[in-house]
Amino acid sequence: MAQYTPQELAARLKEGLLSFPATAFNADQAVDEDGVREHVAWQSGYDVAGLFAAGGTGEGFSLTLEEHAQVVRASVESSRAEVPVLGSAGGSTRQAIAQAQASEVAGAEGILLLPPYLTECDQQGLLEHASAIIGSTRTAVIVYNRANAVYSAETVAELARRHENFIGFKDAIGDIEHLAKVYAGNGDRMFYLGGLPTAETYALPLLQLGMSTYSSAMFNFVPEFALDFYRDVRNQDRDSVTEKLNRFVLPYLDIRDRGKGFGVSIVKAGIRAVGRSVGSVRPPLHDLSEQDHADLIALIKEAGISPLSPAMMA
Ligand SMILES: O=C([O-])C(=O)C[C@H](O)[C@@H](O)C(=O)[O-]
Repeated sequence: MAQYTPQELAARLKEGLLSFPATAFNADQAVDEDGVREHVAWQSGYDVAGLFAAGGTGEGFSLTLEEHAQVVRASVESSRAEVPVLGSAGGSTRQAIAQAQASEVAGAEGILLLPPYLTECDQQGLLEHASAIIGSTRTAVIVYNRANAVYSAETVAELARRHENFIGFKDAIGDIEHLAKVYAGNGDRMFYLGGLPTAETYALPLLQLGMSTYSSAMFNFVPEFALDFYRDVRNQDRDSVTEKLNRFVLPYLDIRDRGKGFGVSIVKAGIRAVGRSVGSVRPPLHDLSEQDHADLIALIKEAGISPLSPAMMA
């Protein structure tokens, strides 16, 4: 059962770094539940504000309904008690309701609402879709502004008026005018998080647009670096942010951009690079080439950010 009210959860999530654990798969690409538990336990040992199971980096889009519930439950059960776990919901309205409710039953503190699948939609349809899902759970819901789910400031306001458990807006579009309107129209009624691929890249400028936090995919394999980066952003320490962008984040983007979908594949490669493993990605993604992987290992070493301290590897 959820430990936080939606409002308590929002207050916690907005003031710390967030991350999306990769989902562990076996060699035959079945969900590796022990691997999921081990990875989440390790990740939640750090000072992270919340973890989102079966999200984008967690390849939620490749999981069956049963696997989704299994991953969310295993994540909830293996996270350190202080670190809340949220699930995800996506696809058709009915599928998303099933996933939201399965996440609630599994003990998740809320969900990230992923875009519906394939079709285009306008604000009227999107409002009713999101409203039905938010209304189907007592736990907190954060909408993901991405792909075919672009929520206008008015739609966000209407969802907030209808549902107390609607607490957050995550953006992966990066349209500054749109973000200014959403923030200006909704202010502190909710919190805002950055979710563009490799969110560190945009974190400092987006802070000025009301995004007090972001979801760090690289936290999966260089958690200490990701936390230091977040601290620099919140301190508005431009010099330190720029130094870290140059030392690791920007060269990392060069490797990430060598393949479509590498935003996820490179995270699993990074986890391998620091001596841990959650297996390979599932199709339609594919793993990095040997050369890409070697380049990533070299970059992590050069940047001096491998999380190798024995206490952290325990
Ligand atoms: O589920 C997702 O879309 C994400 O995992 C978002 C990523 O964490 C994104 O913010 C990133 O790559 O840093």
